[in-house]
Amino acid sequence: MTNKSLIFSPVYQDILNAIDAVDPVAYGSDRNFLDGSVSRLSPYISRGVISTKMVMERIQERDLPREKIEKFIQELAWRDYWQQLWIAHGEAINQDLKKPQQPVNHYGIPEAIAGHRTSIKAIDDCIEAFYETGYLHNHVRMYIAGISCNLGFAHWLHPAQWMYYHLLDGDWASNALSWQWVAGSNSHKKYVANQSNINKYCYSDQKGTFLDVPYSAFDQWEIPQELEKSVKLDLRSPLPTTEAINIDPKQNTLIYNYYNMDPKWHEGAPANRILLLEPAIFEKYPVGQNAINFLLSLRTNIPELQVFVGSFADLKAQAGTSAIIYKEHPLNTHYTGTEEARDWMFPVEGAYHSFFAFWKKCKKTAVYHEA
Ligand SMILES: Cc1cc2nc3c(=O)[nH]c(=O)nc-3n(C[C@H](O)[C@H](O)[C@H](O)COP(=O)(O)OP(=O)(O)OC[C@H]3O[C@@H](n4cnc5c(N)ncnc54)[C@H](O)[C@@H]3O)c2cc1C
Repeated sequence: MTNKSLIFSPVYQDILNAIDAVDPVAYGSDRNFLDGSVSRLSPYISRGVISTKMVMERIQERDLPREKIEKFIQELAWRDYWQQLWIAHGEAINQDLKKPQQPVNHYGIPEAIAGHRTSIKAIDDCIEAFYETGYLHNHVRMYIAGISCNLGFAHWLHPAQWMYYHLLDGDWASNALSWQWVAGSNSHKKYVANQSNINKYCYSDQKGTFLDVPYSAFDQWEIPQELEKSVKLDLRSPLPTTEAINIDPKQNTLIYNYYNMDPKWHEGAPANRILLLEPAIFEKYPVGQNAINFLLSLRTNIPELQVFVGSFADLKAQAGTSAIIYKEHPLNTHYTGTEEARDWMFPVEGAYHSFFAFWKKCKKTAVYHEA
């Protein structure tokens, strides 16, 4: 059931085709199953190649009944919701946001998770495939986070960093805040699933595992032997070597980065186009080789994009009198120049206390009603 041959084409037309291939109606009922109608668009959205708004509008153009596509639109809105929280809270999302996670026994990751040896076959297979594809189904992300934090009593941060490192769609807001949501530091209730739930959604039929218990067993839980060992991983970003860049001071300098690889941004305008990879950012939020390779593959859509590995200050010094333009993002707050807005699905800003409070507000906007 796992798909090790999953690959993500960097070609823009293939990405548009992938949006058109989404079945948002089937998604409403089968998305939680491992083979459900999930879109696999997240690597492109996370890297800023396409926006949630663009996906929503393209899906809406099909004139399907609004209530039948609502689930898909709502899931897209989760990403905007988490991003708004990141903007509002900044680095505070790197700590327990609403209340302390409890109990916490260690600050590593269960070795069995990282080594795909939990003894839960469906999960182990998915983690093994994940190392190759850089993609995990949402339900499996939840299972992994629940096992790590709520049954292995790991603090959420290091396992979240591990997942972010290997994901092609790493988005620190969706990642950190979803881990916190599962671990109960950003939600009312911790998320746990037992073996029969995993069997149902992953089409396995395993019995006799440490998860083969009724839900009531989770109330008085002791760490099972399989999850006892914890490791701290040395996560380092294999950044490429920097290129000697050419900047024409008479033209603007457009900054692309890990969260902005948008080929339509100022498309066709004369400009210096620089993919800025700042070691300090990647030290704080490390990503692995697959994620870097995927990022670099997306250069194919942006002609004459030059790669600069260094700090923003160093780039600015090289840019001289060229005017710098960049897109707004919580990791760009130290940039200077002209900041341009990102695309959002709805004109709803700020830190709502729950997704559903945010979503209620989105549904009241003219954008939702005109669609
Ligand atoms: C522990 C955990 C960690 C996660 N880490 C990340 C991450 O680093 N990067 C990331 O992009 N998503 C993350 N997610 C959210 C979600 O799992 C992925 O966005 C989704 O699985 C991507 O696959 P897809 O494109 O096939 O999604 P689909 O189910 O097809 O959904 C369509 C789009 O809606 C958005 N979306 C759907 N579900 C969510 C959600 N729960 N939260 C936010 N946006 C959502 C995504 O943009 C996604 O591409 C995480 C979820 C969990 C539980």
